[in-house]
Amino acid sequence: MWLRGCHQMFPDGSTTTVDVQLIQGDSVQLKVSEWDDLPGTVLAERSLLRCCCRRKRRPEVQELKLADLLGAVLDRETAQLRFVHCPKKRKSGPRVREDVLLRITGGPEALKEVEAWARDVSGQCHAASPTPRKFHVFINPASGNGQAEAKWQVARELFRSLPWISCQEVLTTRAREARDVAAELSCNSCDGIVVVSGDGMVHEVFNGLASRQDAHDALRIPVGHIPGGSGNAFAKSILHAAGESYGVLDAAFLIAKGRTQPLDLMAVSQPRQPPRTSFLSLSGAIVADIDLGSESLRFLGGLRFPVYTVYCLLNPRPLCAEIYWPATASTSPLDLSSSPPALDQPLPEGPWVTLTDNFSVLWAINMAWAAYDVHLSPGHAMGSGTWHLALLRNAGRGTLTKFMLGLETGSHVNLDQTEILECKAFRLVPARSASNASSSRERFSLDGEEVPFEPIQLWPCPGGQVLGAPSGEELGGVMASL
Ligand SMILES: Nc1ncnc2c1ncn2[C@@H]1O[C@H](COP(=O)(O)OP(=O)(O)OP(=O)(O)O)[C@@H](O)[C@H]1O
Repeated sequence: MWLRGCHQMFPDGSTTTVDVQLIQGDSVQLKVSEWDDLPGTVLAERSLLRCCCRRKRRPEVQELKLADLLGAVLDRETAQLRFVHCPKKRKSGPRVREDVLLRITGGPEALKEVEAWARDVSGQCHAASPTPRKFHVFINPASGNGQAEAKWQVARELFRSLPWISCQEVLTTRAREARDVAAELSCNSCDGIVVVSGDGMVHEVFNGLASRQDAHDALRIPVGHIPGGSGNAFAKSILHAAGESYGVLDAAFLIAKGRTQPLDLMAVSQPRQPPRTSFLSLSGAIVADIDLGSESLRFLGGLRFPVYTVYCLLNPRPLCAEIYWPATASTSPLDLSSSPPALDQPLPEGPWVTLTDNFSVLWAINMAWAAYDVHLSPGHAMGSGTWHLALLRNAGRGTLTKFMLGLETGSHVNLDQTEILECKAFRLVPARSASNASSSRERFSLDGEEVPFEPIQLWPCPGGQVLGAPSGEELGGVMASL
């Protein structure tokens, strides 16, 4: 179907008259009207929208791929049709907002025709026609270097252009507020939760959902992350797996695309502590030291980590501990879907693998990135059913330094001393050091939050959902590259 009477509007105020055509299931074409000598437009196979402009200074063919479009939205009052368009300028570069605006002439009949056409295009930008989606958004003004509100404006502007998305915003005023709200949310009135903060608030949201009587249903609400904190491992892991850059618009774009993926969660037990849920990581030794000890340098933003890392490398304190995890023998009678065993009880019948040693690094992780610049477990997909244990035992300062320096690129996995083990559950029993001097640095960091330096057990529990996922095609690419 051709749409006639469309005028493409440019930022300088000029317009070009174009005809627009949706070629079903494949592409949309914008063609300059009265272009008599055009011998027919040849569309590349993956081209979804082509725009041919007569003006020399405009590109003659402009291609808007479906993968870069979030929809075509008609404003009946102004008779404007907006293509919400966020292309990448370079293949692996960040997305930029470059909407294409058409002014439609003609009466109500023409607008009706355009509206149906736009709905068709929007449907093709997503897996199915977009249905109304209500997001609950938590913005933490105290996270990272205090820029979360400004970052949210970028995402909000994008979501506002898509009439099927509505947002209820909560600017948090205290710690644990997101947890408390998530524990009370009506599951029926919320299609997704968006966190504009760091991983600490994502942890709070999953804990709020998991604490409910109807946790099984509540955890079906997908959770998305716009990086507003300092570490932002969750956002980075989602974006990297989807082939997106690490950025605010990129994260908002992926959320608006509306795809979801499963996430493994762990029930966490410790003596005399209320149950918790972990979505990201557990660390001890130098890593917990850096994560928690660097809190006092929060005013440095992301820089607090490298600065404190240097201090910890000069004064390393290994963790002496025992770790138990189920062997992957297929004959194992162990049923991990049953409730976790009490910590003061022996482990259920195994077989279990046991490791006792001095760990210079002990880091359990549920996804590929442990922070936006820490590629701890390259290729580790969310929802794979396993956590990875990254270990470095009895390492000298040299090896430890190489390990820490390799984390950004993931090259630490190439060190002979690095061990990356897969496990579906584990119990960790730390030994306290006799010296008082080290006790202040005997810490565990669970999803970036301090928990007592006591035995701790992580056991699979009903999983969560992530708002934002690779498209089927990109998922295939990721799987192929593993
Ligand atoms: N208005 C507020 N004032 C003070 N603290 C808040 C407020 N709102 C939320 N918080 C708390 O701020 C803490 C830090 O947030 P969060 O962990 O998300 O950011 P971050 O520490 O900067 O990032 P990351 O965890 O990725 O390093 C959370 O524990 C949260 O409960």
